[in-house]
Amino acid sequence: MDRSKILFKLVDVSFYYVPERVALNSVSIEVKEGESIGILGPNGSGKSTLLKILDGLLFPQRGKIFFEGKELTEKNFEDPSFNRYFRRKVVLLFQNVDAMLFSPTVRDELAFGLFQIGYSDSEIENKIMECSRKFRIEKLLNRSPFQLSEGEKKKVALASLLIIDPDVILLDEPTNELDPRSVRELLSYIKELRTAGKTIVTATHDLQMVNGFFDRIFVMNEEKKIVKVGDYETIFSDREFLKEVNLI
Ligand SMILES: Nc1ncnc2c1ncn2[C@@H]1O[C@H](COP(=O)(O)OP(=O)(O)OP(=O)(O)O)[C@@H](O)[C@H]1O
Repeated sequence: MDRSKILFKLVDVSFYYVPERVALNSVSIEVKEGESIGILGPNGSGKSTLLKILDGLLFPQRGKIFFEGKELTEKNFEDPSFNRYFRRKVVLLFQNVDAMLFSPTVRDELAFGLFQIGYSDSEIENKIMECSRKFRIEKLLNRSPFQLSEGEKKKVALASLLIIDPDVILLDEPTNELDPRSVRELLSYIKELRTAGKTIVTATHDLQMVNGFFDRIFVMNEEKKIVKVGDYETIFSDREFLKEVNLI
């Protein structure tokens, strides 16, 4: 891992789902390899939109986004080798995990990414066993993902992303829907990923997550802008600012 390497660079990025109504407003940021970034902001401030842009699912109408120096455009994703490279490296846990689950069983859901990479059947089985133990979803393997509780779905979705061992993990409200023990386990797992040098970008409202989890925090406001970037102490020492941006 090279902590000085810039992974993502956004230059004056704006995004509109509908004309005239900005959803992400002139965002210029960099994310370095191995960083853990928190995105905080009130409802509708553009956090999910920013994550989808980082994941190459939405493309800005204004400004540019680069990943390892290559611009993320629809055209560049048409190149199968770049597409494969990027999708192997960068994953996004959606806020609404229903959008991510599509296989008949949890086992198939976990196998899908490994199968695409080209692992053998026995390697796939071993990885499924290891991963399902880690996420305590062994008992769900033969169930349909659609018949699970919201928290179970979230664990399955996260496990199916992490099983391919990506380098960059984008998380949209990862602790929502989880019970207290699952939250503790998830947070300790995210810490492990961080220690292992993964780059992690997390949008969250969960103030439990905020202290000690992030190298830097990006604060967004109702104008869909990033209005402050800093470490936990810098951001949370300014109570007036936190009230102003509707975070407390
Ligand atoms: N599919 C869509 N079509 C039109 N507008 C959208 C769509 N998705 C989001 N928006 C709008 O874009 C803006 C940013 O939304 P986004 O979901 O990125 O915010 P967020 O900070 O993730 O919110 P939350 O904390 O509620 O999840 C909001 O004004 C929202 O209404």
